[in-house]
Amino acid sequence: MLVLSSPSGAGKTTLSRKLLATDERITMSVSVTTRPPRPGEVEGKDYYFVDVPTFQRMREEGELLEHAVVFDNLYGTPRAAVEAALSAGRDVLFDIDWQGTQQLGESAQQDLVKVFLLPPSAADLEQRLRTRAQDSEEVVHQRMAKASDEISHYTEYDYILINHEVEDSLAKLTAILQAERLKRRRLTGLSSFVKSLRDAL
Ligand SMILES: Nc1nc2c(ncn2[C@@H]2O[C@H](COP(=O)(O)OP(=O)(O)O)[C@@H](O)[C@H]2O)c(=O)[nH]1
Ligand SMILES: Nc1ncnc2c1ncn2[C@@H]1O[C@H](COP(=O)(O)OP(=O)(O)O)[C@@H](O)[C@H]1O
Repeated sequence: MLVLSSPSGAGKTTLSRKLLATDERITMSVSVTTRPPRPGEVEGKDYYFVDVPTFQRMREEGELLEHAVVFDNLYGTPRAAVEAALSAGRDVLFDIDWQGTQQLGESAQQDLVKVFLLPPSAADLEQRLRTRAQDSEEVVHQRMAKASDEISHYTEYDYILINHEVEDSLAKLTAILQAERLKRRRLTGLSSFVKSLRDAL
């Protein structure tokens, strides 16, 4: 499970899309949210957009792996899709905040790789929020005001990427993923491979 968190506008969505396009072994976890869709966002691809009662029912019935309130909206990770992907041997990418990351860590610390994305500067963050041009002025203000709080959680993450150039960040994120996949404890079938290798020597 690879988690990508950042203050809003630092580039998580952009980087996630690029990683998904270049790496066949990873699946995106599509969250449910009560936030209204932005122009161009696709139901079932960017989010599952639901109303508050539906979200509450999902939470009460244990259908969410984690959930949190972010910017006054509810967000959560549907459990079934993640479990199915992991059982099929796939890696799963999460674009979730620090609250959700902490909750995933409570149940699966060993299986979690946590990456935090920082903007190069406050001015860059504000410009990115504005050039996305999908949020009202009030929403941009609200997200800038929350950015410092979000950033304060960077110490809870394994890796930090300062997102200057998207392609450079993608190369670094890919390197993190490759290295984490090569961790000895993650290599399924390794002991039998080594045994057969040694038997042949
Ligand atoms: N805990 C949690 N956070 C989520 C989930 N989905 C999205 N988020 C976070 O909610 C915040 C707001 O997301 P969004 O409204 O799409 O705006 P964005 O920050 O521009 O991507 C971001 O920090 C996301 O990482 C989720 O399922 N669980
Ligand atoms: N490395 C980057 N350099 C310049 N602009 C970027 C970079 N990464 C993302 N952006 C732009 O910044 C805006 C916010 O990016 P987005 O991926 O939506 O952020 P997040 O998902 O973290 O809120 C978008 O307009 C995106 O095109």
